[in-house]
Amino acid sequence: MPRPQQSISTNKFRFRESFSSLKFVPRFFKEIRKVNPALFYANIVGRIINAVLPVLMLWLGKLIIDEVVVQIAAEVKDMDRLWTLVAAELALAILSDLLSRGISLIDALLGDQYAIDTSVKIIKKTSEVDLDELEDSEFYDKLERARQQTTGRVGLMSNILTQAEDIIVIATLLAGVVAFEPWLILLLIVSIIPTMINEIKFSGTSYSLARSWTQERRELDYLRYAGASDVTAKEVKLFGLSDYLANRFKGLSTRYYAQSKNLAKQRAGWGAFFNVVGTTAYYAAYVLIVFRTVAGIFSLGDLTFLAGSFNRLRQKLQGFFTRFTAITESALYLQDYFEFLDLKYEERDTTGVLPLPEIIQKGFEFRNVGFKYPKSEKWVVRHINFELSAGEKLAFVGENGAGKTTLIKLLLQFYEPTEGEIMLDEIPIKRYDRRAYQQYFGVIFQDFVKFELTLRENIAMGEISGIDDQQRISLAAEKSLADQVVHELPFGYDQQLGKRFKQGKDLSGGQWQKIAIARAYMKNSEVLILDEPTSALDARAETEAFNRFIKLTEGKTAVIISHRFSTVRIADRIMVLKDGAVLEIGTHEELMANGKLYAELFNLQAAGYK
Ligand SMILES: Nc1ncnc2c1ncn2[C@@H]1O[C@H](COP(=O)(O)OP(=O)(O)OP(=O)(O)O)[C@@H](O)[C@H]1O
Repeated sequence: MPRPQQSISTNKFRFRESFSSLKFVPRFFKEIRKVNPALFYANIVGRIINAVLPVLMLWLGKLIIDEVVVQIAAEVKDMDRLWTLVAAELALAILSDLLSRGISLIDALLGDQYAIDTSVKIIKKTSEVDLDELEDSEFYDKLERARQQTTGRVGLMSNILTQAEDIIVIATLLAGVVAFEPWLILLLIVSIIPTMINEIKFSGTSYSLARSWTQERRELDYLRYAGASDVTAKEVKLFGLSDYLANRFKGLSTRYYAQSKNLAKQRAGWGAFFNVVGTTAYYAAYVLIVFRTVAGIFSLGDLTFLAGSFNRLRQKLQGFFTRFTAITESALYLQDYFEFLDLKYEERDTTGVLPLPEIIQKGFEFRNVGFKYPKSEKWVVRHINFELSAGEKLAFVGENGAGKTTLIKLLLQFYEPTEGEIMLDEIPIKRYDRRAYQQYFGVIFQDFVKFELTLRENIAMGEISGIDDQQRISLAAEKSLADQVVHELPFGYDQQLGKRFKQGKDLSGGQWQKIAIARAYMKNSEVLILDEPTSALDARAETEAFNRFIKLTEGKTAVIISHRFSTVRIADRIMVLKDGAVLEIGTHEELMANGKLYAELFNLQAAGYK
């Protein structure tokens, strides 16, 4: 489906905006310094020393040539001074080389450490974000922009430091040139203005193009993943989707390519033109120096010093402006990164926050709860009234999309009800500290995560502080029947799971589920919620898992969502949802006697098993 495209010009970031992004640079450097102060200061000192070397070397070059001219004319040659000068220049050349390499090394090390630091910060920030934000595509765009430039930020650091270094180089070279021939400065300005104009003209354009394509680039990443990943491979092959996905990828990326090609062409074209102007100005300066040398105003050494300095200056200034654009563009990404870190989420009013009851006395109650997902007008559930008493096992049943998982998300305070109230022991749940409240629950979602880590880690994820407590992990595995899986694996609990890594072993759907259930047992929580936890288990394993579950959670409150009525009937009560409303609620016997949807579906499934 074609979608409206933002053109570069409609979303153009002007020079001023690029410039203002530099306000994040001090914070950026503060962060880098914090990562490794020793390397940071070593880098700066190295660069300062390196910055004064070019002018010293050019000056030595001038002295050498002047000395050569003197020695050519002298009848008795005294080469001592000449050799000393040559040795000094050699020493400086070696020092410069060593310093440059040392600085590159430090840049790389510091950059790597900073990249680690930023990735950790992004992971932590993401964990602070509420679920409704995580399910929002705008948030993903911000996350994407913050994440994508990790390596770019490393380049930015060395670019800014090189820029500072070059300012010193330029200042020292300028001082040298001015001392000899102030007119050269005028020519220098003429030679450099074109580059400046060119850079200002294109400043921010690459960034604005990339920014306006954030969504599409996310789509490209997704298509690349869908077309070439072990997870999708079976269906892609079987349904012959590879060409379709490849073409969709190609179509989208070709449009991006076309826009960035235009930009690159314009940039290159103007760049070439302005460069010719600059080179001509340089040769004008050269002619001036040659004239003055022939007229005897400058020595031969002066000629080489001035021509060399002028050329260096031009190169450095050109580099300065080009790098300036690169810096402002990368700084725009920096802005994205810091804006992401500074994202503020609606802090809840914590005044009057109540301590959680250690033991649930009465239980939970949904009072006329209704809910619409953010940015949606549709009531997903409405007029929901029911109680989940302490120690009760309540099952939710209902057709796909009836709202079962949504009720769980509301109970867990991932979202707030749009209307109505959920109570715990007669007090609205939002009056408790949300993070502490959520710790009450052990939940296994329908789409639980298959962490491609070791089996031990997969279980311990339920209560990560217990990762070294083998007894606790084994017990959880035993309760969930995951111990059977452990025994089949060559490395037992240390088995790497998933296919992504070396010696990793993928498991069957049911085996993964047993491990996920162990995760719920790992946490000794007050309330257990299993959202279709046994759909991939075979019939025997399912019955066993459920019977165990009921026994092991005796006295605990639990919610079970399942489409299998043979297991649902074990629950104390069953709540049937239809189109976001409670259709009926009661024990298996009561609902069977009711003769409504539950009885109908139960009989339907029972007939299927006959
Ligand atoms: N994040 C979301 N944003 C918007 N709508 C959503 C979101 N999640 C679910 N929905 C919608 O809410 C409705 C109820 O979904 P829910 O997942 O609660 O159903 P369910 O009863 O658990 O279904 P199933 O048995 O298929 O798991 C569906 O119509 C679904 O499209």
